[in-house]
Amino acid sequence: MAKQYDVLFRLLLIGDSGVGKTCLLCRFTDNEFHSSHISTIGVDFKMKTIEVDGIKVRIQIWDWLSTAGTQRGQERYQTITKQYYRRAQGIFLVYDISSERSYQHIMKWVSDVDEYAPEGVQKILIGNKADEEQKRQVGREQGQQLAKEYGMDFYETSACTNLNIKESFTRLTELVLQAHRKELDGLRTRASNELVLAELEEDESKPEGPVNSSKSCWC
Ligand SMILES: Nc1nc2c(ncn2[C@@H]2O[C@H](COP(=O)(O)OP(=O)(O)OP(=O)(O)O)[C@@H](O)[C@H]2O)c(=O)[nH]1
Repeated sequence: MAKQYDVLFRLLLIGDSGVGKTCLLCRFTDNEFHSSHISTIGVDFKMKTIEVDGIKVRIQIWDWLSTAGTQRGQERYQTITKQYYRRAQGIFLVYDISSERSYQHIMKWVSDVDEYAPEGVQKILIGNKADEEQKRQVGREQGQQLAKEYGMDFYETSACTNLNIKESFTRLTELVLQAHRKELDGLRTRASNELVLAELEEDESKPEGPVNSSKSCWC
């Protein structure tokens, strides 16, 4: 039987509640968009396989639980956060271009990444809801400037109009592949094997905490 993928790894979506993380995920994996907002109370992930540079990459993309995001500093938050960030290879830091507050909070999310994510994790800054031009509070240059400060790539996206969704997911995938070039070179010489980065298992159980299965695709 043909190999289904060469590499398996984990990406995370983080950012304030309501910035559109679940919608970005649903748009990328299922090409769906829903206008209602039901907060993700638990943690959920979706899988998608894409091909980059001739490599079949199966990505497991995790959607952050917003309830924990309001409880920084609490023990429960730290426990859940640690489990969530554990073994991530790539992270999307998402704000909403119509919310200055969500943009300001990116620095808090970056400090969480610094504290909890594995060293060498790849990051991309996303300014979502780019279709909401008349409600814009954060200029594109502000996004570019912040990304530059943190040494990240930057995309303005819209889960609603499908702007830059494939591009941003593909770019983060490329960055992760580049960061694991050595292991990948090994993979090419062992053509029949697949590379499972950081011991990630496809059927891995989700972290502790309340899991809201109804939010798997309710953007
Ligand atoms: N106009 C517009 N609305 C969007 C876009 N992405 C998400 N939304 C809307 O923003 C609201 C919140 O989207 P979610 O994807 O649920 O946000 P979230 O970041 O997952 O929120 P939590 O689960 O609370 O963390 C919903 O009403 C979406 O329809 C976008 O690109 N454009």
